[in-house]
Amino acid sequence: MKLTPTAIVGAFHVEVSPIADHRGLFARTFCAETFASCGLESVFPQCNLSFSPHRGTLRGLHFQAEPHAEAKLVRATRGRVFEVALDLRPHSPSYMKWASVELDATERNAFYIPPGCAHGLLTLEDECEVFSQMSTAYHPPSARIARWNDPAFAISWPFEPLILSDKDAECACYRPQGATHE
Ligand SMILES: Cc1cn([C@H]2C[C@H](O)[C@@H](COP(=O)(O)OP(=O)(O)O[C@H]3O[C@H](C)C(=O)[C@H](O)[C@H]3O)O2)c(=O)[nH]c1=O
Repeated sequence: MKLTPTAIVGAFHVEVSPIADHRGLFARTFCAETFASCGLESVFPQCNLSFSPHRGTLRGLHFQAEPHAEAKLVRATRGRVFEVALDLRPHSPSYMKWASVELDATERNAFYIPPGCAHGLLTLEDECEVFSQMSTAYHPPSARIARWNDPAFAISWPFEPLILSDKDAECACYRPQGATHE
């Protein structure tokens, strides 16, 4: 595996090192020791998948508030998706910045997103499936949404989403900590 830092502190592009032979290939996708030695969460008690039949489906940006903030290791198991991590940690050097990775099932790459960051995806083709390993169990009262087109973040999506949930479309824009409320 190869872990490459991104513009978000603590978020990494994870690439596999496939071992090919006459049968096909074998690749390690996760190693707790490697992750722990790099300061990444290494225990994932919950895994999820999402399937989106249509190109242009946007999911996110979602995160859980403390003390249920979760790290995610996300990969496309079918298709290609544009994945975004958004740093919402007020004390982080990359606070309110975003980073993207294109996850491709044929590349078998992944995106590690640390706790305190929101996560979203836009499918780049039909029939996309995304598999996520979560470091914290789902806790609905702690579920939060950051708006995909919030001008405060200015995320450069490859194109306008065609399909998204009402809750993702209608969520309020973010107010940075300490911001005055007009
Ligand atoms: C996350 C989660 C959700 N749910 C239920 C809640 C809803 O009734 C339904 C769909 O949830 P949601 O609309 O949050 O699913 P997506 O919009 O695909 O969001 C997912 O993908 C984006 C990119 C994310 O970052 C989250 O990891 C994840 O929420 O599954 C559960 O039952 N368990 C869970 O762990």
